[in-house]
Amino acid sequence: RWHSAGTFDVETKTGGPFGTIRHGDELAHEANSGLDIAVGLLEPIKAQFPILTYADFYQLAGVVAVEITGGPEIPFHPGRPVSHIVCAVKKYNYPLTGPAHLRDVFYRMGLCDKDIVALSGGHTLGRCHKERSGFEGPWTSNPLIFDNSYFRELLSGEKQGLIQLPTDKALLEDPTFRSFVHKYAADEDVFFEDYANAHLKLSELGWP
Ligand code: HEM
Repeated sequence: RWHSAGTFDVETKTGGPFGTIRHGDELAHEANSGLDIAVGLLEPIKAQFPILTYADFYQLAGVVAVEITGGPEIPFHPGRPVSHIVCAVKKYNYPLTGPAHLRDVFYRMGLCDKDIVALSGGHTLGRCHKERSGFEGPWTSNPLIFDNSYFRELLSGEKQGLIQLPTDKALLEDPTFRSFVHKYAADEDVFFEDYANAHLKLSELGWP
């Protein structure tokens, strides 16, 4: 997930993905429900690599997750400063809804329409859990494989057993967003390239 990076504010240059997720307040935020499981699973691996800071380690985990599930290679640069300031979680204003709200949140982070659609394709992995978000089910029928099936499913309409969140559907409501959805559904290489660029940007927000 992207919530720590999502605290970055392009105007004030505050926030960013600096390893703060393991702190109680941020972990306890309802938007991060369930992430305590991931933080716990990563702890013994972190212990083997004391040279890495938490800030770098969590980003590396994201890069590795995308790669081992079949997605693109994403460049990784270590050296993030670790922040102990759990700042802007409150800014999330969940749940996100239509195209305007999506732009609101992602433009604030300095990202663009292409980034919004490409990053939404991250929902090719994983699923929703009723007890965490209130939603239930995966976006695709192969939720452990990183491919462009998220976009193909989005275009083929709602299906029994698969989920589409309001923000996923919002990508079809806006003509600019929708053109990227079509492009990514038709060409996985283009999706991988744009996803890797957008993920790299997201993972280095607020880091000069
Ligand atoms: C566009 C705004 C976004 C919204 C509103 C959103 C919302 C959600 C929700 C409600 C869940 C389900 C949580 C649960 O019930 O366990 C979820 C899961 C997930 N999100 Fe997003 N998300 C957004 C963007 C992203 C981005 C940018 C990425 C990464 C590039 C991402 C990656 C994931 C992944 C991998 C999961 C699955 C987690 C699991 O399997 O436990 N999401 N998201």
